[in-house]
Amino acid sequence: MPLNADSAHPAADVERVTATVLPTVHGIFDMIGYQNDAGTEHVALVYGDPAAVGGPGPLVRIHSECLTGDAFGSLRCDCGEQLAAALSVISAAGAGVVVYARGHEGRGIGLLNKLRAYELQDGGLDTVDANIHLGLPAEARDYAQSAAILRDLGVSRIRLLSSNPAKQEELTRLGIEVTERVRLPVADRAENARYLDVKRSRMGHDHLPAGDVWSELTSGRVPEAPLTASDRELVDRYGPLVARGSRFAVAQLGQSLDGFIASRTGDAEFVTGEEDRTHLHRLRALVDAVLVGWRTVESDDPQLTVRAVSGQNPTRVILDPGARTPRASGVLTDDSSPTLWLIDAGIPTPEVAPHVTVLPVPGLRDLEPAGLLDLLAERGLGRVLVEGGGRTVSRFVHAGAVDRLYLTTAALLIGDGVPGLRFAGEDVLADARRFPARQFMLGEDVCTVLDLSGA
Ligand SMILES: Nc1nc2c(ncn2[C@@H]2O[C@H](COP(=O)(O)OP(=O)(O)OP(=O)(O)O)[C@@H](O)[C@H]2O)c(=O)[nH]1
Ligand SMILES: [Zn+2]
Repeated sequence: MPLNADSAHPAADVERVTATVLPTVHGIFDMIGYQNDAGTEHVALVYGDPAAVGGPGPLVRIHSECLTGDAFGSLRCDCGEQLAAALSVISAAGAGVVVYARGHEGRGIGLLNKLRAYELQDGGLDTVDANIHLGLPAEARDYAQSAAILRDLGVSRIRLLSSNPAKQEELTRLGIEVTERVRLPVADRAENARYLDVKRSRMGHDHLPAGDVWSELTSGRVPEAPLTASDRELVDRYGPLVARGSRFAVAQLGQSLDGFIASRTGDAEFVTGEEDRTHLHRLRALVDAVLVGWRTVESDDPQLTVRAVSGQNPTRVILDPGARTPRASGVLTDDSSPTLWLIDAGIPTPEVAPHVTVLPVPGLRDLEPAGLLDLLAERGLGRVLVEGGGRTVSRFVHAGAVDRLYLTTAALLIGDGVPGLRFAGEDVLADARRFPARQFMLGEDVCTVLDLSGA
């Protein structure tokens, strides 16, 4: 008997035949088998209890059968990777459905016709024209049976995993409420770039990079429902910073467990590990300016650019009342990002390369951190990362001028050396300030985030 017919949405002729369990590398799914009158067999892979998911509904993928992509790992299309990604994000979300739609092979023209179409594409036609050349429609898929399967599963409001707006429209027409269409995190490859381009230019598919959470964050937006665990981690770590808008100051420091950022001789390679470096580059990519004291430039000659992740280089701000920054240092010679060199007014202005702006500031030596941040904000540098060294970071933190401190500690004891965070303390511990804190692992290191504005 047809499933769940109602007057508005006549049921497709599809019937639940069997139910079992399918353990997969992505998790354990219930696997439910359906059949239509013509004998087409479909399956639904169900994770958790999707019918119980409220709000915008569970994640659902209607996956069109693609033998070449799904079974053989073909790179001519992105089906196999999308299928794997869908199963993985659904199990990570705790509930959802993949309907594996048989009869959709080759966008509904069948396997061998798809291979014929491939042959024509080998000769230069694109995926749309190849179908047409064969006398077949470019798109011949019918979603009625998929919609009926969803209704059978008690799922009528969904977040659809797809980059195809036509799929969303069809499902909507068939009575499934699509609250959101979520693009799967699958990257283009050289082998399928042309196919994906044609899907976008001729078949209305969305443009990639799809759901790139990091580029959303660097564009100042906080994605609402990140799909993968790593995307969720990014939003969790950096979302609160981005949400602060155009004016904030953060500080970061990587130090040994006993509080040093370098050995007695100044050797700082490396206190914290690779993942802390990536994290530091992410912070740089999220601010307008990265501020360091001149001593850090003298001892480490840092580039202060964004290299470990994608993103724009911030302006490098050197705090240097006495204009003592070595003239051969990277910040003064390498023009990959602008440098703002703050020196005390009244000392002679040094000659500089075109990417460097010298800004003489009256009384710079005694200027409070808050005043310095105002001065930067006036120049369009409202989001500031105070990056080093220990003295500069300590001064900004102690003055209460930074909103957040990212303090990464490595399981390393240096014993004696260049101190990290140090400031005039309190006599009584009860007077020391406690701040809301969170921690996350960066490889072997622990990053503690102190919300200094939230005390
Ligand atoms: N006729 C034809 N079908 C293709 C070709 N490449 C992939 N397919 C089929 O296209 C179907 C997948 O459709 P796509 O357009 O890639 O993606 P979609 O399902 O519309 O959209 P997403 O939900 O974003 O994956 C599968 O059934 C594939 O077998 C091709 O060159 N020619
Ligand atoms: Zn495919």
